[in-house]
Amino acid sequence: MAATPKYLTGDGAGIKEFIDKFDTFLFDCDGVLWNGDHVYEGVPETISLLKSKGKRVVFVTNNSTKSRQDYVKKLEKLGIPCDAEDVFGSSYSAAIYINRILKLPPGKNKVFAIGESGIETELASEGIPFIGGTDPNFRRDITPADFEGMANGSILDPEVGVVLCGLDFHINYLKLALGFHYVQRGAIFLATNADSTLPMHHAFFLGAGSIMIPVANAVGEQPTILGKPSQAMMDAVEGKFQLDRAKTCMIGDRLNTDIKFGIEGKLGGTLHVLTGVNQKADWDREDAIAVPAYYADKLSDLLQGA
Ligand SMILES: O=C(O)[C@H](O)[C@H](O)COP(=O)(O)O
Ligand SMILES: [Mg+2]
Repeated sequence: MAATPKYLTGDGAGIKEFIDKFDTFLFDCDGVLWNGDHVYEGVPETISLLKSKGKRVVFVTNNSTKSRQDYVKKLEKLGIPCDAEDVFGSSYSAAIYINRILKLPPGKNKVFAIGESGIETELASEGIPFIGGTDPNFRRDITPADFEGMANGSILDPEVGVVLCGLDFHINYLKLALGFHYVQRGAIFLATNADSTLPMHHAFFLGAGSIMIPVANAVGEQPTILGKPSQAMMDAVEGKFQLDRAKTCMIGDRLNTDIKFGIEGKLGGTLHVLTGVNQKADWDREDAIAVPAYYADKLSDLLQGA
């Protein structure tokens, strides 16, 4: 049984001790910093407090819809200045994996992407050719010619060697059918992340993990996940930021991604904030998927450690 998480809210001394324990904080974004475009109160001040104490702050998000550059713009707009170098998203993680780990053979190195512009930008940043994504040719009803062309392979691009599925706000039968046919013909099945829901507008919506299910169900296999809690992502983050894992803390709102990511990555600590997907009852149970080392009502409670 994991140790009982330490509750930080209201305990100024405990918060100061918590902050002093680490030199790097990996921040999840959705549900920790903000809900959609609504930044939680006190978050910008909390990030600047940590930076004023010489702490390194890295944003590690499973949201595949935005590139690192998109995140810099969103963070700055919400009062959290940062560089693209400080952001590590699931689309970037997938692009690194495809380009530097998979090493696809020439002629089979194209990606069929189900997702938004973030996936396209990050694949392009690693020089990976792709089709799909936000291409309007795929945002339409399937036609009889499409069925015929998939069945006989005539409309399938022979260079596609990977199907990469992320969060796609324009999902449809045509894209799912193409993903299924590419995987059936041997393409490697990858997903940016498997989050079941996306916190937005103070409610929950379908997450990337709920978009890829039709393809996974049809092909009868689960994709390799490249976002949290994947340790391929942790290894890439460690390599890029030269982390001292013992002095690194993961701060997140979702147990099966953020907290699991930190625990399996053997980080020095994990902090669960209750503003996003999971609540205390989700880890205060025998069969909890992950139990954090610390928890707080909201991120800005760390301001008590100033
Ligand atoms: O469905 C998704 O892709 C996720 O809910 C989402 O975007 C998670 O982002 P994070 O909490 O990792 O910033
Ligand atoms: Mg989150």
